[in-house]
Amino acid sequence: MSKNRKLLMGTVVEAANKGASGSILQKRNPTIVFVLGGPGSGKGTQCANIVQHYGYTHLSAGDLLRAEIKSGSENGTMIQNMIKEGKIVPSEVTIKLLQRAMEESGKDKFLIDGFPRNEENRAAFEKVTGMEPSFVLFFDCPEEEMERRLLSRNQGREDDNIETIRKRFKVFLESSLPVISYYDAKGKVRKIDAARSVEEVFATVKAIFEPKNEKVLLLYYWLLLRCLTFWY
Ligand SMILES: Nc1ncnc2c1ncn2[C@@H]1O[C@H](COP(=O)(O)OP(=O)(O)O)[C@@H](O)[C@H]1O
Ligand SMILES: Nc1ccn([C@@H]2O[C@H](COP(=O)(O)OP(=O)(O)O)[C@@H](O)[C@H]2O)c(=O)n1
Ligand SMILES: [Mg+2]
Repeated sequence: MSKNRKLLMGTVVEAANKGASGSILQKRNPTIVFVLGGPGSGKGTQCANIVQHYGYTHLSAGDLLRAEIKSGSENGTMIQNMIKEGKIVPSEVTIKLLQRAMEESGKDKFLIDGFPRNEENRAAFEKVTGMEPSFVLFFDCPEEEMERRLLSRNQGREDDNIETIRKRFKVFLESSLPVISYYDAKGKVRKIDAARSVEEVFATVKAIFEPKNEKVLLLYYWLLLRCLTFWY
């Protein structure tokens, strides 16, 4: 058994022994939306818009990992090296950060951005927390466009250089796309053409978050029609 696998199993057993460390969260029965897409597809940008309009709490796995490096944690160097290489950090590290952030927020509607990035992330999250996403937003964008955006992101990120970007694209194709296919087979993926302006992309996102409004409007018209046919 690999070291990562052992760590992961340890977390699962630990969680089960404690009666699942995610139990406080489970009691709150939170709504979870996974936000996926290649590097530079616009996940963070659109999450910020969703937070403003729909009151979700945004948790970016990448931001949590970068904060962990800055905090001087014992895992800091390992995380920094993985990010520089565009590799995916072992699930137990990322899941602990996500769980802690969800619990500390006291909120119950989460956008989980950049997670799960591989099958290990996905399976471990479901096992450890016992939670599944309501749906998955998938920002679909061609590599050339994502590359352009990443090279002009200017956030001083160590992984926004052409060498690491190429590695991240490979990891996305080989490890992250299968996760999207997994949720697609369950009918949970909402695929969005992300190669348009921020405003155009958000218009599509809005339609996904507001389908109830359309249903209410249809019900309203139906009731109006019934009243009219009754009166005349
Ligand atoms: N629809 C868009 N069109 C052009 N640039 C965008 C668009 N969405 C995001 N960007 C820019 O591209 C870069 C990457 O966006 P970001 O939201 O950080 O993507 P991700 O979180 O998927 O890596 C940022 O500089 C952002 O301002
Ligand atoms: N679930 C995750 C998310 C990010 N990461 C690491 O963090 C890096 C940056 O992730 P990010 O989500 O901030 O990157 P973007 O897709 O937003 O550009 C990834 O390339 C991985 O090295 C990870 O290991 N596991
Ligand atoms: Mg991001």
